[in-house]
Amino acid sequence: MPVEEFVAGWVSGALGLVLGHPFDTVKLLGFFKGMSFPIASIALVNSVLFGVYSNSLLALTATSHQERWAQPPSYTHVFIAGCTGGFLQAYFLAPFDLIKVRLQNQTEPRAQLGGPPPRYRGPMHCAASIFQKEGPRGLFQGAWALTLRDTPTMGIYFVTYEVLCRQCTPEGQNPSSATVLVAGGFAGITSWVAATPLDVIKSRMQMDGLKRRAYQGVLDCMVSSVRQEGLGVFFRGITINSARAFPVNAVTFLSYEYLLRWWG
Ligand SMILES: C[N+](C)(C)CCCC[C@H](N)C(=O)O
Repeated sequence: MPVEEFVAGWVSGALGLVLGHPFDTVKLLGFFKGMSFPIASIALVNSVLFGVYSNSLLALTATSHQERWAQPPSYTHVFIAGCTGGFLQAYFLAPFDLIKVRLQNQTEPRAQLGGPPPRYRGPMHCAASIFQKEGPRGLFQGAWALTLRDTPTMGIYFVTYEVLCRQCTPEGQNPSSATVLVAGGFAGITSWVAATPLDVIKSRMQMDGLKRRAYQGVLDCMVSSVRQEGLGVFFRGITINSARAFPVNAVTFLSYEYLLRWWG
């Protein structure tokens, strides 16, 4: 199994993430909180995404990444491979994303002298206390909503990238850096716009039981959120998600493509 894709995904994901983190946190007030942890985790998660995506395409079309611009795979194959990558990475992402959301939502001012200590002192403490209270399953709270969010939208992500690259590149040639940046940026925006409704639900499931009442499941969370806040609830954070998505995914795809070209 070719491994370059895993390594390229690893590095490119980390680079994209550093750029996007302030955007990611601004919607929750607490700027650089929890930065070191996602950098380490994105490496793993992005390598699973790109590695599985590329190896699924290899299985479906029998073309390796070196041959892919000369013999482009069909969009159906790109979509299926993207969904497969999205589905599998969701399980790696779930515990890390849970911890990120829990820490970012911890916006109470730092414990003052004599005041109560914060619930979580950092990512490791957060992971350990969830594990102690609820066991390993606790670390996967919200994982189902995350899987529903990422499986189709990662298909959309790679299809958008491919469509835009092919549109701007003469047949059989490698896309230029500018094309990769723009196509990667728009792939990020399109998939985040599609993912935002389930992103809202996913975060609520991850915070469930901590601040508010327990939901029965994903559907119950959707229905009661809409009842209480109207349909607009599904578009919460869509602007900040899109603003973040462009630079993050432009850099992710550019570094991914360059690393792969560099390795031949
Ligand atoms: C599928 N979904 C839209 C959720 C994410 C697509 C882009 C993933 C990228 N690592 C980022 O953080 O932007």
